[in-house]
Amino acid sequence: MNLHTLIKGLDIINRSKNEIADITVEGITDNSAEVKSGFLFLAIKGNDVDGHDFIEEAVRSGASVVIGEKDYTDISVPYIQIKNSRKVLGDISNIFYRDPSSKKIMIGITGTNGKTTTSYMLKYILEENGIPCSIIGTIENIINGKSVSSLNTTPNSLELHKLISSSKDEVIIIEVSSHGLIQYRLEGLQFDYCLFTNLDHDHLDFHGSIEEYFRAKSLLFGKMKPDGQAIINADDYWGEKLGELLKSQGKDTFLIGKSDQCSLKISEYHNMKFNLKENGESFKVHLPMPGFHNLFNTAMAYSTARMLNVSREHVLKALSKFPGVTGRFEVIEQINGSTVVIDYAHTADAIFHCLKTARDCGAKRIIHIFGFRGDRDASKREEMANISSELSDLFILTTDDLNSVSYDDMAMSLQELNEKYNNNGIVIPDRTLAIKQALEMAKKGDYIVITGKGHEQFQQPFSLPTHSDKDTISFINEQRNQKDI
Ligand SMILES: CC(=O)N[C@H]1[C@@H](OP(=O)(O)OP(=O)(O)OC[C@H]2O[C@@H](n3ccc(=O)[nH]c3=O)[C@H](O)[C@@H]2O)O[C@H](CO)[C@@H](O)[C@@H]1O[C@H](C)C(=O)N[C@@H](C)C(=O)N[C@H](CCC(=O)O)C(=O)O
Ligand SMILES: Nc1ncnc2c1ncn2[C@@H]1O[C@H](COP(=O)(O)OP(=O)(O)OP(=O)(O)O)[C@@H](O)[C@H]1O
Repeated sequence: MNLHTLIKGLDIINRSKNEIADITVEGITDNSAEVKSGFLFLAIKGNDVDGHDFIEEAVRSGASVVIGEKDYTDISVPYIQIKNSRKVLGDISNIFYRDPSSKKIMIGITGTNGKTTTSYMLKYILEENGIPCSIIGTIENIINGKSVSSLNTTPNSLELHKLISSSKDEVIIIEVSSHGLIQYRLEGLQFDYCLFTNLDHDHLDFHGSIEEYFRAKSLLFGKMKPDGQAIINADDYWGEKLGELLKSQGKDTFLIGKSDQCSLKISEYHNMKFNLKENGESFKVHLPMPGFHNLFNTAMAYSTARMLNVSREHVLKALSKFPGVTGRFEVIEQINGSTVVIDYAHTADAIFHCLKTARDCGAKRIIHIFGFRGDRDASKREEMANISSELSDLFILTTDDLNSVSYDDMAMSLQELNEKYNNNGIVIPDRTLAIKQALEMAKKGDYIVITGKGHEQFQQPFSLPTHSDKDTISFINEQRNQKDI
């Protein structure tokens, strides 16, 4: 694509005198390692390193033009200085990939918890009804039926544009993180449906306050197409606020919740069944996954599918067959009659729902294994431990992803936290040994609930030669079987 076309709408601060008229841009990247001949390299000042330090490398690799924020003169190819590289990456990706979101039914789902679950439910309903869907989210990106595991919940704007333009699917479902919104990863995209699940204490190390976290999440709703539709969980405190805000801005806002003001009203939750009231008509829905929280995820997926013209009967039929989501209240029955649950809960609210669900499922005793991520919001740890100590019979504190924190430092933090609870819990820093201990303790009717990692692989090795919570359960069970033989 011609460089002029690409930079036409940009707010340019400065450009080097080199002639740019005839430059054809063969590709775009913000990663010097991916530059090929004729590429445009966009320098981003990142959290870890500064892309401007890689400009020379990019030029050596064949970049024919460079865009960046810094005043940079010592360069042999044209250099264009702009104000905000992350935003410009979205703007030019959108032009380069010819506005791909305008050609798709775009669904963005944001909120602290429930994005992945709602995405998979919705994808399942739509595909059961002949509407192919792409998913871009925490577990994986699925495009044209092919899955590739993902690094981020929301990839950067270049990757997003690439994925959408390569998709032949009619609908694109994107899990939208607050980091993604703040870092302009959604720049250039427009959405037909924007969903808000809930807001809970998380990522406050990054956002500073819950109000700022909310402000970040609400940025998604500024990206709706002119006839776009907001779908909001109004039972959530912040959801209610968002609903009011959007209505005051004249945006088409569909509320879900227990109050009479909601367009889809939820009531009478009992024994895996609940009531929905839509357009004055009430009907029963069988919950496709256990837990009160999944009622909201189900209602969100239900209403979005209905807006895409799938009949009620067909939505309910698909929901009744929904196979669940990896690492979200994933149940593994044990031979001795105890039950293991693997769940991705890593906020206090998610832990509350997960432990409450285990109890509702009939758990006699709950042994809860969990930890905390290194380098991530430490201010939520006490809240998580509070909930666990209230709702479980025994909690075992263990290691989650360490990131840059050392194993010993994390073990010490776990110990300190446990002391606050009069050493009522147990600290077993080795995650695999924590799971082994719980399996040995559990009797018929007990639930072992392991939260935090869900579908993910371990970031660091532990004593047992396993790579995930699920893998660890299988390994221990196999070892036990061999002993029995
Ligand atoms: C702290 C953070 O948010 N970092 C994200 C950010 O990285 P960054 O742009 O600051 O990257 P950087 O490594 O400093 O590099 C700066 C620039 O130099 C370039 N570079 C770098 C090295 C080199 O050799 N050459 C080169 O050109 C890089 O390509 C980049 O353009 O932008 C990248 C692209 O979008 C993200 O992959 C990366 O996510 C990291 C891996 C991460 O862990 N992020 C977490 C906090 C996150 O974003 N989480 C949310 C979900 C949260 C939740 O709800 O649970 C998510 O959406 O995943
Ligand atoms: N609507 C909800 N309200 C509260 N907790 C929920 C809800 N839905 C799911 N959870 C809990 O949060 C965990 C993560 O769910 P899910 O993966 O669907 O959320 P997510 O928003 O995609 O999370 P992440 O941003 O961390 O990827 C679940 O395993 C469950 O414990």
